[in-house]
Amino acid sequence: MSVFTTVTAEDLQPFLKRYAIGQLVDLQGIAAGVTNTNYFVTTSHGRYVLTLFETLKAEELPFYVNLMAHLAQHGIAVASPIANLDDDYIDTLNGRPTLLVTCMPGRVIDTPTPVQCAQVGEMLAQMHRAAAHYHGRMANPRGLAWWQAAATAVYERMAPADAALLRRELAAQAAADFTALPQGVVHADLFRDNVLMDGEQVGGFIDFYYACNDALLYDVAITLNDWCVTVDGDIDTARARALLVGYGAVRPFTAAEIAAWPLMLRAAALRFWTSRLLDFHQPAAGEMTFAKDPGHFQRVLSHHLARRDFWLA
Ligand SMILES: Nc1ncnc2c1ncn2[C@@H]1O[C@H](COP(=O)(O)OP(=O)(O)O)[C@@H](O)[C@H]1O
Ligand SMILES: N[C@@H](CCOP(=O)(O)O)C(=O)O
Repeated sequence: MSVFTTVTAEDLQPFLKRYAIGQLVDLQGIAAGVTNTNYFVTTSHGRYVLTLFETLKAEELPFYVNLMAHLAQHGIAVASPIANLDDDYIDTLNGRPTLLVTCMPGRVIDTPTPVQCAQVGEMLAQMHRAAAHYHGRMANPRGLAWWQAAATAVYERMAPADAALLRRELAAQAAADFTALPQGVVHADLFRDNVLMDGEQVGGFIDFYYACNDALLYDVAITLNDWCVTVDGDIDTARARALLVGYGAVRPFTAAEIAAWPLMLRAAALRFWTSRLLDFHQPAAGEMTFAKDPGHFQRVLSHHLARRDFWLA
């Protein structure tokens, strides 16, 4: 359940007077999601999603919110932020910073088809192109230094063989240099639960709160590691090829990216192995989420380490 801060119709009516989106018709809490409070808000003008940020502060939001506005202006399937009458996207309700966005069509899917993977790959490449001239900058908050710190916090709770694998992979990634690859703004968490699919089309990318500047190929690897792997963590070839063909048709991969691909797939798996290990062994105080299985991304990584054929383009 992701309504952490309750909002009533009485709370919302004065808030909506600061916007030009009509009268409140309906208000429904959204059960999905794990970090923020989300409501569907229906007004006489249409349907919107209201987010109350539970951890991010108002001053931390402009990079993400302006990025969403920039991408929406360029025709990317992302929710479009709605400005209030003071021309601000970020407002306040019940003690939380808020954002109102347009409601996107579609739903989260568990088992994508190759056609859907191709559409996600295509939209991801278009998003990378559209973000190329976005002026905001954000260092990756979940980069190598963070993986190393997370690993240090959990090594002693891990089985020795698993800890040894983690140490070896961190050493391999510390020796890697991805800075010469094409860089830009990446979503950095484009899992299935952060994409609404409207049939075979992308209805919308959501949850941009890990977006940052990094190698574009890192985003492709993160996306593929979730959309195109089997339950045992191996790559599903049909889905993976579809996603990569969809992406590469819009932004062809460079020779340097093709060379970096095996290590990048491992980096993307390591990112979520370490964050899930930390959530599992050291859940944050008061956190209301169920820890996701770290073992899944360990298996994804192990499959990548064992693989000999890496097809990118
Ligand atoms: N713009 C939107 N249009 C339609 N549904 C949305 C939109 N934004 C969020 N949702 C719905 O809210 C759910 C939770 O959103 P999400 O951003 O994942 O929350 P959290 O930040 O808590 O993880 C999504 O699974 C989706 O069903
Ligand atoms: N998609 C990730 C979750 C990302 O959020 P985090 O705050 O738990 O790092 C996953 O499935 O692990």
